[in-house]
Amino acid sequence: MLIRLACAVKETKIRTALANRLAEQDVQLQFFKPSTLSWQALARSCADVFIVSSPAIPKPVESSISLLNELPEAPMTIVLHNRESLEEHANLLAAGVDVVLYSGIPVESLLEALETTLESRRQFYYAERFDRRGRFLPRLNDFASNSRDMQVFLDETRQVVSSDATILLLGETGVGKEHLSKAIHADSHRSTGPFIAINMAAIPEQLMESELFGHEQGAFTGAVRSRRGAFELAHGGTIFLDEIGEMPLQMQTKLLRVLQELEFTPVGGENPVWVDVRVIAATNKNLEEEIEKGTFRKDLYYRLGVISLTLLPLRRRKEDIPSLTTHFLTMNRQKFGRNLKRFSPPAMEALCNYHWPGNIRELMNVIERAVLLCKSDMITLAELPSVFHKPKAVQIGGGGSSELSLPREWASMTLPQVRDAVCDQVEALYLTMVLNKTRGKIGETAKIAGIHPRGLYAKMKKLGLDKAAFKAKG
Ligand SMILES: Nc1ncnc2c1ncn2[C@@H]1O[C@H](COP(=O)(O)OP(=O)(O)OP(=O)(O)O)[C@@H](O)[C@H]1O
Repeated sequence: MLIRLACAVKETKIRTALANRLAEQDVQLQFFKPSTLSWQALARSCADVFIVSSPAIPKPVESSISLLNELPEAPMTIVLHNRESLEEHANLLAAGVDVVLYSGIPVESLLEALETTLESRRQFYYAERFDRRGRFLPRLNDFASNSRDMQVFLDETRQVVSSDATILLLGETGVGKEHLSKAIHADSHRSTGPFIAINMAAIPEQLMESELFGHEQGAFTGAVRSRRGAFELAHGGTIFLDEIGEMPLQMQTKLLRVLQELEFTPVGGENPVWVDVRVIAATNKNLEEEIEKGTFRKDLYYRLGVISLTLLPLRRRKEDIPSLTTHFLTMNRQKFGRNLKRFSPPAMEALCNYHWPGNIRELMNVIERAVLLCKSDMITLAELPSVFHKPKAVQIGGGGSSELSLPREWASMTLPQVRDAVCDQVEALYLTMVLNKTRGKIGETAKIAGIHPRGLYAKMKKLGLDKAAFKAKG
């Protein structure tokens, strides 16, 4: 992440020395005029470190300093005072200032003190990242696979991890594109830097530029504070641009420029900001088709796809279903404190034979649901959604065209249970058909089905249908 330094110091000599020293560093410097300083404007600049001359601090000093100390960035404050007074020094420290310096000391000593503060700020961000996320990032070795195709894919991925080249990750919804991009980051030389994920489909078009590149205070109505964008936050690390196919054309043009120059100007800002970021973009859309339709820029496609990797859908790596299933069982066992040990053979067989339109995400949800429903130490077919209840059929009748195939399990079920199971299966088949047609649009599907959208949601939940899986097929 770039460190923001806000400076309201009156001595020109000090300002020039700061600008020269910091030009080559991961620090963004913003100057404020001490003579006309608005303390509120200074506080809203989103800085990590403030350096101010003591006469510029409005009285009472304690409340002005505590305003800065209570900011969400938990900034550090350096105050330069122009009298060598021990009492003033002590008062400023008592007011909550982190470092107090006499402005008459040699500029070099002042810069050294500032360097120490900046370094402790870098450590602060590093520690924060490590505790909150670093330990939980997946690694490429966690992807070990029994599928030959997947092994080839992982070998290809390993070869590109250490380069800084932009990567385009392709694949259906839920195959693990974001999961893989975290592993690429964690295995790369950027692993001590931040991993910032941003989903293009989740951001309204008018806010996208600000989300990506940040804004200065006053840039638009409601921009009362400056705000860092995702590229600035990702400095020194990796930015993951999810659902890049949803990015509006106008933003694609801006992104292309940033990818070429690694430099951008925040909304309402004047000075360009340079960042050192690796970009990984992902989509489940066919971008070549989008280019044909005129909704995706060809030059951006080539720029993003310097390395293009396509993750296999789960149905094409069925060998991995048992190990993934066990992995999610262990995860949920710990999460819910359940003593579940295994799956019954028919349950595992059903999981392996299913076509998994929602891929690993759907598998994860199915296992979580089963763990919650299971009352013994073994998950059986009964805890899986009804789409899995298609066990081997028995033939009834004497052969020929009148033969009827029925699930073997029915022999030990009551009539109401069979009726429910059949209803569920028919409903699942019907809803799958309509959801495919509407590409997962709930309102439209509910209208065709003649039921309330809330009722449709409840049914989809019960039947294990995920609307995202239908969106991907479009
Ligand atoms: N190999 C894996 N091992 C364990 N969990 C995984 C694996 N791959 C994916 N997951 C989990 O599956 C879920 C879906 O993965 P992810 O979000 O990475 O998919 P995606 O391809 O980016 O989906 P979308 O295109 O919908 O954004 C996540 O919760 C992720 O942690």
